[in-house]
Formats: sequence, structure tokens, C-alpha cells
Amino acid sequence: MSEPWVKMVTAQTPTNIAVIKYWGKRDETLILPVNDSISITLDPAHLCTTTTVAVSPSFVQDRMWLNGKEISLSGGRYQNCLREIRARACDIEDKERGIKISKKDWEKLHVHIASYNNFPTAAGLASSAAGFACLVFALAKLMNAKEDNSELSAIARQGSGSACRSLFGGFVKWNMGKVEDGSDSLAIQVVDEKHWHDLVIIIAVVSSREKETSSTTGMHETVETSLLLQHRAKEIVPKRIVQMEMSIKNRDFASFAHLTCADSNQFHAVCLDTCPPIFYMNDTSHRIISCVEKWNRSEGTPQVAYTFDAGPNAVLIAHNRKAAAQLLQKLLFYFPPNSDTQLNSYVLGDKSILKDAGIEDLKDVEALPPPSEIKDAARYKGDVSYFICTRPGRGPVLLSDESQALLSPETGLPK
Ligand SMILES: Nc1ncnc2c1ncn2[C@@H]1O[C@H](COP(=O)(O)OP(=O)(O)OP(=O)(O)O)[C@@H](O)[C@H]1O
Ligand SMILES: C[C@@](O)(CCOP(=O)(O)OP(=O)(O)O)CC(=O)O
Repeated sequence: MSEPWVKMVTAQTPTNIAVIKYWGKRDETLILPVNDSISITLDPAHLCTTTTVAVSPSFVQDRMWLNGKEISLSGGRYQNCLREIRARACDIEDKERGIKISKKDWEKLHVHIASYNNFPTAAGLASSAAGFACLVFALAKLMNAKEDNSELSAIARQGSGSACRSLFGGFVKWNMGKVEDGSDSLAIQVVDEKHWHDLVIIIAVVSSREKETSSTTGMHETVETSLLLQHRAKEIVPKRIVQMEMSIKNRDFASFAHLTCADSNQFHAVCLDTCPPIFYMNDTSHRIISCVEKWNRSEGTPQVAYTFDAGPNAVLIAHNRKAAAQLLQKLLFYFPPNSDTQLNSYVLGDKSILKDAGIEDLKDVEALPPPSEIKDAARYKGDVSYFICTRPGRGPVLLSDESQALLSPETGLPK
């Protein structure tokens, strides 16, 4: 083929939320953690990254666009991912278009990358996890790397630790590994997304502004200063991991909820034990915890688990649809939208939960009765930006429909 050609691949990758948290590295360059962690992959229909990667002899340098804006690829994390995938590239041949790239050509060819997150970036919703997983997965497919998703997870890990868990759907474990080169620090699937499909996840986006202390900086300071972290990594997490795997395999919600809430609280305790202390949760986060704790106690058995990452947003995991509908009623009672907000833009994702909760419009929200288990019936209008209803979801996929590509097949530039 004489004309300069563009060969590209588009992938979609989910985000994930840890139920046993990763916090603290033993090696900051390779991104090796101080403990194992376990996460739930969230349904990409509601939260995902889409990434198109392209190669062409006409490209003069590696370039990347994130959410429509060009960003620099010079950072160590992007460079590590690109280098590791290039080292695993294999021959490809597209006979129809007369394109042939041999293993050694990949060293000289440049790539263009365009990525889009369908949710806020750098706001505690794990955009870096979905983003790096998608980048590595898409590049691996473009370059015909033969590695399986676990092996790819060890590369995504070098972009952002939590990204390694986004290479699978369902429930995923990141084994911290032992060896110095990090080759055994990778993700494996515990169960797929169908195993515990009646779980419903409601995310309360408390603030979508970019946060003050990034996870990377925060965990560095915790490792440097917190003795509680050492106790957590050595004594607490190893036992919790075993119990968590068991409760997931047995679909034991009571045990799952207990472990999830306890681990989130301990992660935030470790942040508070850092010098200077790090505060990720705010008053709204604390009110949500109190609402769930009181309800769970009044029912005698947990209906909902909560977990918070490095930010104030709550991720609430309900046992089933009935519990999720009740939870949504309670949340909308405490946190009704501002008067100028439509219900349609206040509850996003799987809106059928709203229907189950018997809520069709703002008048229904106004008419909600105060939860019986609570004496203080104050309402906190506008303290939550919006809710996202979702569920456990699948791992990365390739999108074969060219209309979903983010780069032009002619120029290799953003569409
Ligand atoms: N789609 C993407 N592709 C590649 N990199 C991405 C993508 N989305 C985000 N990132 C990278 O991740 C960074 C944001 O990571 P950060 O850890 O600050 O926030 P977060 O992942 O949204 O929140 P958290 O990890 O606390 O849940 C961005 O600045 C960018 O470098
Ligand atoms: C609180 C967490 O979300 C921390 C995630 O940290 P990151 O994976 O964002 O950190 P880096 O490895 O430095 O990129 C807990 C978790 O996801 O396990």
C-alpha cells in the first residue's frame, strides 16, 4: 500500500471500586502494594472509559488526547505502559489493506491515543483505573501482544495500581506478589459478574471537583508516617482477604457488608493516622454512613454496605433491588435535589430503581416520609450533586463498530 495508512483499535473498559482497599506501596516506580486488595467491577454501561489507539507510518510522535484535550505522554506512568506493551508487540498483517508490521517495526512506529471517560475525571470515581486498563488493553490488541488479561494487568498496574483490577469483570483480586520485579503482582478474577448479579450499586457523587490530595501523594505520606498502616497490612488485611473471598463465593451478604464497611473505615482511619492527617470524607459522607448504619441495625441484618475511596463520594452496595429501592428513598429523603435540578439529571444510570422506589417526579421526592429508624428528620438539599445507579459489570471489550472510534480512520486525529 503506497498511501499512508492508519490502523486502529477501540476498546471499552470498566472502572472498579475496592471493597478491600489498596493503600500504600512497597515500590513506587513499579507500583507494588503493601497488601492484596479486592474490588467489584462496575457496569461499563454507566461508568467506563473508551480508548482508540492508532498506528501509522505518518505519525511523527506518540500523542494522546484525554476527553478531547491533548495531554502529555512524557510522564513515567504512560512511558512505562507504552514501553512494556511495545516490548510484547508481535507481527500483524492486514492483507485486505496491504498493511504488514513486523515485531521490530513497532519500536519505530508512533501511536495516537484518544480516550474518553463517560464520568468525571480525577474526582474519586477511579478514572485512572478505567483509563490505564483501557490504554493497556487497547494497545495490546493493536500490537497483537499474546499476553492474557492477568499478564496485561501487571502492565496496567504500572500506570495506576487500581487499574490492574479493571482487566476483569465481576469480583477481582489484586495479588500483591512477592518478587522484586513485580511480575507476580497482578489481578485475577474471583468470580464473574453473573455470580452475584442481584447486587445493586448506588453511588452518591458528593463532590465532583478535583481533590486536594491525590491517591498517589496520600498513600506515600501514609507509608512514611502511619504505624497503623503497618499493622493493617501485616495483621488485618491478610485475614480479611480470605474472609472476603469466602463471603463473595458464598454470596454471604452479611459478612460481605461487614467486611466492606470495616475496611473502608479502616482505610480512612489510616488516612487520619497520617502526618499531616488526610481527610477524604466530609459531613455528607458521614451522614450517609450514619443513615446506612442505623438502617442496617434496625433491620437486624445488613441491607447495604458502604465504601469510600480517596474522596467524599459514597459507593453503596445493596443486597438486592428491594433494598436498593428502599435505600434510594432514604437517600432522596435526606438529600433532595436543588429546586433547579430535574430528577432525570439527579438520578443517573439504571433509572429503573427509581421506578421500583415509586418515584416518578420531584413531587414524589418532596412527599417521601422520614425513615422510621431516625429521630432527626433534617433534609440536606443540594449536598449530593447526583446519584448513579449501577451493578457489577463485565471486563474490557473491543468495539468493532468504527463509528465508536475516537480517532479518524483517515487522519488518525481526534474526530
Ligand atoms: N481515560 C484515561 N486514559 C488515560 N489516563 C487517564 C484516563 N482518565 C484518567 N487518567 C489519568 O488519571 C488521572 C486521574 O487520576 P486520579 O487518581 O487523580 O483520579 P481518579 O482515578 O479519578 O480518582 P481515584 O483514583 O481517587 O478514585 C488523570 O489525571 C490522568 O492522568
Ligand atoms: C483509595 C483507592 O482507590 C486507592 C487507589 O489508588 P490509585 O490506584 O489511584 O493510586 P496509584 O497506584 O498511585 O495510581 C483504593 C483502591 O482502589 O484500592
